[in-house]
Amino acid sequence: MSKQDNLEIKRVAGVAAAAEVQDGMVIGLGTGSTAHYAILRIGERVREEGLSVVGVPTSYQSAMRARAAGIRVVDLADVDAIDLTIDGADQVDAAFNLIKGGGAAHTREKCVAAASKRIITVVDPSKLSEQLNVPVPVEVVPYAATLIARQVEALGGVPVLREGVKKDGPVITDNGNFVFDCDFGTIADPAGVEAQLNALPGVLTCGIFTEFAEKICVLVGESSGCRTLTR
Ligand SMILES: O=C[C@H](O)[C@H](O)[C@H](O)COP(=O)(O)O
Repeated sequence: MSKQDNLEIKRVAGVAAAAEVQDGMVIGLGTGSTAHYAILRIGERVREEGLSVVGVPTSYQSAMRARAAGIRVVDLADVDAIDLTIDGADQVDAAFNLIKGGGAAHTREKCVAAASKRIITVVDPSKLSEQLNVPVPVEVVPYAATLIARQVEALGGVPVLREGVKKDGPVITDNGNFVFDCDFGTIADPAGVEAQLNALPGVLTCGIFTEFAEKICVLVGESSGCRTLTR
């Protein structure tokens, strides 16, 4: 599939998710190339339909894109709850466990997911997998990075420090930390690996999301339209 076709599929999913937004809602705004299309479409609806919503961004990227789209943005601290979050994923398994953090935004995304009543996960079909098997992003405090790399290896993972693009050295997250992409092969027990990683001193958050399956609906963009997966 060409890059252009893949972007079109992501657009289909993002636009379909934006159609679920209703007047008065507090909306969690995800990070990445698929959530981007939902943000653009919500902005259009604000301008064209006079839709009144506030957005809670999950990153500097989504905050900047939301403001540019004309969506009013507030902090997580300013809301009691989030009605609906629209966010992407790097992988979704059959039980709706997710791997997130390809854009290093998974810590804020997990906070926003935890505060959300409903989550729409927008993906292209390449993200669907029976079991999780792509490397797990783990955000770590720089002070503890070397120690954590050894501990990830002891858990059976292969950690690779994420390097910047157009920036020498490690990626620095929106929270000022490093990210290891940790390859565990096929993950038979996502909740167990998530708990083990999150328990390491100096780990802020790992990109395995297992606790939100009950409130997730997955929208899969396809060239023929959009497919909805529910559990
Ligand atoms: O950190 C980034 C996020 O978790 C993204 O939602 C995830 O990487 C998917 O991004 P995309 O829709 O660009 O594939």
